[in-house]
Amino acid sequence: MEDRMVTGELQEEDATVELSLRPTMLSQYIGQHKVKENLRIFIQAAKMREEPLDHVLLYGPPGLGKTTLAAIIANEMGVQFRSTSGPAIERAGDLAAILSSLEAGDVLFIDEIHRLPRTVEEVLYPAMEDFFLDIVIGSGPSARSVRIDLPPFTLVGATTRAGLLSAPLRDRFGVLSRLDFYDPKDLCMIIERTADIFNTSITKEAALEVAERSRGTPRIANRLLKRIRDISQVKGEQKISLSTTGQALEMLQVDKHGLDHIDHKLLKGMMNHFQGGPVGLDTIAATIGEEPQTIEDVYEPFLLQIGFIQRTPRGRIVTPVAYEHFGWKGRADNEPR
Ligand SMILES: Nc1ncnc2c1ncn2[C@@H]1O[C@H](COP(=O)(O)OP(=O)(O)OP(=O)(O)O)[C@@H](O)[C@H]1O
Ligand SMILES: [Mg+2]
Repeated sequence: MEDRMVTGELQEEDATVELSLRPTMLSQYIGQHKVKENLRIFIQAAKMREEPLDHVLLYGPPGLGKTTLAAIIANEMGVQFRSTSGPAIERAGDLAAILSSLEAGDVLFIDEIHRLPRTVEEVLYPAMEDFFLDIVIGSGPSARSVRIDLPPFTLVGATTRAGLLSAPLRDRFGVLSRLDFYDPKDLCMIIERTADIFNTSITKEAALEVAERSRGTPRIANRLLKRIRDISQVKGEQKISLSTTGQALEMLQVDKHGLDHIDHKLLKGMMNHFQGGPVGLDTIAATIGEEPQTIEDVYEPFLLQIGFIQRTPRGRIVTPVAYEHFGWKGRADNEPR
């Protein structure tokens, strides 16, 4: 898959900047008001009882702040933050090693928790529920099971695919928090905060322009801002202006809705070859030369979210708003205006 300016997924260029951009306390975490409000209460209650926080599952599309929030939970609880990921834990023993090294109250963060191997997952159940491990040592007739007690801890799991989580695992989380796409107002605040950390400033109108093209995703907003700042700096601007922002976004080929050439290829493929559908996923994939899975997981969610594509029992269709966006009259005559 090629690099995209507008993917919510972590790209190589994001990794270094993101560390400096991560808010560390709940009060600095912008947006997601419901999630924050709930967590604030649960955290306060757990602290009053001097107990670890209930296990928390954070789910939602990439780049919305799950990892950031997990670290904030540990900070707010005043405990250590230990971080790993589903695919990194290959065997039950790996998990046992991590769990038995925890201190009372610690937060263990498991990213991409839907990718935990099933055998590992089963070890996690009693650990989450009653803070012990059941480990089988040896094999054959000499095999025996050993019980190891664990310090009480908080598991924070993150996933972009909550639907892939098994029911027994999901049921063991006391707090389920879904992160949603950010509205432009919240994204504006994130952009202004990031500009501040970059030691620069941006006009209100320019920040709003970036916000509207960031697909509701802080990671994309920050990535776009970084590029725009470079161009603004070269031009010798004191403050990032709306006109520079517009030019930069044009250069980066990010349109008014935050769509790029890949989105255009997908939508126009459906409009040109299938009168806007309904058309099946596999057929679309073959037409534009992409994997069906990639279309479904990466390209399509945002287009569904903004209502440019709809799923029907007979396949995907391109909606009138999308036709409007491209300045086409509509599906009927299928002609550019
Ligand atoms: N609420 C927020 N306020 C301020 N900045 C945020 C917020 N949420 C996310 N960010 C910024 O967006 C970046 C991406 O967030 P984060 O890495 O937490 O996303 P994620 O949901 O874990 O993504 P992934 O699914 O790829 O793991 C962070 O570096 C942070 O700077
Ligand atoms: Mg993450």
